[in-house]
Amino acid sequence: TPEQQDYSHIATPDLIDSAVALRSSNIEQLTAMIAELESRQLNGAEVSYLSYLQSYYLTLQGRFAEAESSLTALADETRSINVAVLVNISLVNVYTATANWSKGLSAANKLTKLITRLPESDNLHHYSTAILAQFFNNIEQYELGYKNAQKIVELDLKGRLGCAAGILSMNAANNLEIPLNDKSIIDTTLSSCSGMELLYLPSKLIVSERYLLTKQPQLIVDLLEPHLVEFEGSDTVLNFVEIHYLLASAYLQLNQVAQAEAMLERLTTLTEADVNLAKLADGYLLLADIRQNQGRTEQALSLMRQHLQLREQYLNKATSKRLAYQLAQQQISEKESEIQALHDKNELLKTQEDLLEAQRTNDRQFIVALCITVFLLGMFLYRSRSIQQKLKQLSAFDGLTAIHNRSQFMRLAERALSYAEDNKQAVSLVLFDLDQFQKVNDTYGHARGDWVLQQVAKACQQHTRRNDLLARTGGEEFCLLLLGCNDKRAIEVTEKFQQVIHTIDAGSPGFEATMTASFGITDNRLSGYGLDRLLGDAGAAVKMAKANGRDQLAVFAPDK
Ligand SMILES: Nc1nc2c(ncn2[C@@H]2O[C@H](COP(=O)(O)OP(=O)(O)OP(=O)(O)O)[C@@H](O)[C@H]2O)c(=O)[nH]1
Repeated sequence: TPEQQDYSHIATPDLIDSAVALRSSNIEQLTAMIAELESRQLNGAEVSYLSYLQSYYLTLQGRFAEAESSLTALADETRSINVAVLVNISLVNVYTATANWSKGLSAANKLTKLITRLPESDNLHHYSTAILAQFFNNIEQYELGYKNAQKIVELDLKGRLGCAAGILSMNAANNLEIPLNDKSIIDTTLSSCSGMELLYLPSKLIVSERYLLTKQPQLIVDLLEPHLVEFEGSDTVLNFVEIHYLLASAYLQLNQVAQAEAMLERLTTLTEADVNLAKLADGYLLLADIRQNQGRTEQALSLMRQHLQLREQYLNKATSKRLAYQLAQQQISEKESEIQALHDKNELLKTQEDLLEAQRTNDRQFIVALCITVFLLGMFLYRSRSIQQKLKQLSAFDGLTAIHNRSQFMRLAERALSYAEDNKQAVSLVLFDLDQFQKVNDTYGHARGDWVLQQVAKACQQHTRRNDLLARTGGEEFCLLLLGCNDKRAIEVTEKFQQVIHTIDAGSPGFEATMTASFGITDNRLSGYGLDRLLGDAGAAVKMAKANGRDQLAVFAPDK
């Protein structure tokens, strides 16, 4: 008894493995193992396995509603892929047992997805595939049944799975009337199923169906007749419909009507069937046909009526399966179109994102371009301003001496004179011209002449004030406008100029050539505030100084 079995020495993982392995074959041991596991301290994954075994146990007891709720809860919470697969296998079986096809399909779909996460070589992977093949065959979706079954057939497995693969594949192929390499697949299936207590007869039944399809009735009789004895006096209905229907059909093909009649009479003791309702209905039809031929019309009619009833039952069941399948397909295709819609939306979002990104890149590029433009513009403005300043400087200053040139002097002097006139300020103007300058050029060269001009400007500038305006107004002619000064200071400054010019030696080393200049002076009292007049009068005074022997100053004398 289970109570006497002692599992206390077995490690929990091993105990779980054994329980899972024997779950369908030994219910007493399973009960004891579950009891042992319930008494132990388990980790998260082990708790998952125990819940699965408890749920499985409920299915064995036919407590499908309880099993379903604990299995669905476990499906949601387990983190073990193996437990999730086992749970969905059980759910597929629970929904098959309760003919809940749409839920069965959704569990089958989950299982299909889950097994892709199992290694291809995993036994659980193969077992799940067989469960799927069986489920799809069961709901008469034989293409899917065949596809799944073929996956395991191709693995060429030995044992239970190899046998199951052959049965499932041939079952689907028979219903699809797919041509098979009959000899090879029949031999393989029969040999892999021989010795399998529960599967040997089903394998023979499925092979017999193949023989019926290929019209080889004697082979059916040879294969199945020895098994008839198992059904004598037995109340089991498992395989009962199939064996009697197949033998009856074979006998009819062999023209052995009496044997066929015997088979069909036994078959029609059944008025319902869980699995093979279609074959049971067809059995009634075959017998009705025989009775009709025997002239037992009333019996034939009654059998026909029963046939139609069973046929209707079968069609109802088949229709509910087909409807469930269509519904599930529709839900899948809805989900797929939802996924497609999401995908499309994603693409759209991605495109928008790309556009935005492009926009952002453009913006960034634009900003960079703008920055560069601003920078270049700044550079340009800065440069052009400095060029302008340089140009202005060029136009304002004498290139050789770096003091104001004539045009700048005229502009500034006009403004200053007008200011002075307005404010009744005194102004004086000194014009001076270097003496015998041509001789410097001629004797010491033009470059020496330039140097002399630069020295004169430099020396004179050192003796001017901030408000004085010194300029080179001609080749060797300079001009000084003194603001707020009377002629007394003008004479003082002129004498200072005379002195510093004397210190400039135009000659080359060893040849002394002291520079001199002739100065003409005037002021606002003599010449007014008009620039032209001031310049003219000062010029006249210069001429006077030159005429008087040079190297001297002359104050403008209006009378002369
Ligand atoms: N080296 C040099 N010579 C210049 C420059 N501008 C004018 N001259 C020269 O200055 C000389 C002026 O000569 P003139 O007008 O005859 O006068 P001067 O020789 O000074 O004689 P007086 O004025 O009568 O004393 C000319 O030979 C011009 O070539 C200049 O920028 N550099």
